[in-house]
Amino acid sequence: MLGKWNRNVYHILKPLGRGATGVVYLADSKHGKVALKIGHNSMSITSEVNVLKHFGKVQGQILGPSFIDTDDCIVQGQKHPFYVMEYLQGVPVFDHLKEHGNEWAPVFMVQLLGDLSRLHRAGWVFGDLKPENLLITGPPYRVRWLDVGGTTIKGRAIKEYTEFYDRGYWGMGDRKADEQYDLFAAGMIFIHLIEKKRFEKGNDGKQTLMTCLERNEQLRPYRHWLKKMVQGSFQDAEAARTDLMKFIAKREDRHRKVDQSARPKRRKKMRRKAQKQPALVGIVDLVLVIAFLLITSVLYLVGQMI
Ligand SMILES: Nc1ncnc2c1ncn2[C@@H]1O[C@H](COP(=O)(O)OP(=O)(O)OP(=O)(O)O)[C@@H](O)[C@H]1O
Repeated sequence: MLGKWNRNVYHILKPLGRGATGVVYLADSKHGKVALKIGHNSMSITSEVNVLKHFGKVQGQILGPSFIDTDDCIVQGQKHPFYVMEYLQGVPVFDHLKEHGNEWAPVFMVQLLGDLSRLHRAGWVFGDLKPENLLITGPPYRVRWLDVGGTTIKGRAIKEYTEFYDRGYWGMGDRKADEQYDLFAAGMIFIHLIEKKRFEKGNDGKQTLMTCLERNEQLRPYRHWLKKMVQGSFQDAEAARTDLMKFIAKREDRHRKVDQSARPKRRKKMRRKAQKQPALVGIVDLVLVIAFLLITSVLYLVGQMI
């Protein structure tokens, strides 16, 4: 495939996925493997390109795939807009947790909150945050986000959302692009990662969520943090990140203490067991000796009687 204006050549290898605004392909290029999105209309492609270009400038941090090129191509006589971005080779977040365990959920959440904090400071809100838009690359494992189509300038109305992660749907706020909108979605992602399924809102969305946090044993330890996430109590993503990190550190510390206090106890117990054993052996021996003496004396008496 040849770009009409920039004359860059791309060899399409396979489709990676299909979104609302176009189809994403894996392609070979002079930059190596890239992801190439061919769109249906140039408006949406231009808007996604603008966001990607912006992401590239956010403190030089890796926020989403980096932008490479944008152009038009002619397919069967029809002009199609496309853009090229870094190919993120990774696995869906659920697959990672299935293989490596749920302990990774808070780790990825800390990473995600760091990225959100940088994005928010640059004046943007991600909007359509959901597990399908996250990919785990590595090792070293790192959460990366895809699909920047929903990214909105702060203060505007949210462009794209998915009900389960949408504050408005749960009746817990509006659809204005603010930091807490993304934090609500991040909290819901955490719940979904642990619960493993999306669930119905019921009559009272807030109550359903609170019940879920109390009921699920793996979520319960995080319930105070999660409540703050979904109720919009954190001032920003950095505050949410710091709070979660503190909680993880405390938990680790508690586990270490429990481990340490368990070890000497185990040793003491073993020692006690070791002390008990000779005594036990002694009793058994004594019983055996007495039984032996009894039997021999009975036999002796019987012998005398005969
Ligand atoms: N940079 C990339 N690297 C690797 N895979 C990608 C990349 N960008 C997109 N994909 C794959 O292509 C799929 C489609 O991506 P796209 O961003 O167009 O839409 P979506 O997130 O699926 O849907 P929608 O835009 O409708 O919300 C993704 O789910 C992902 O599997």
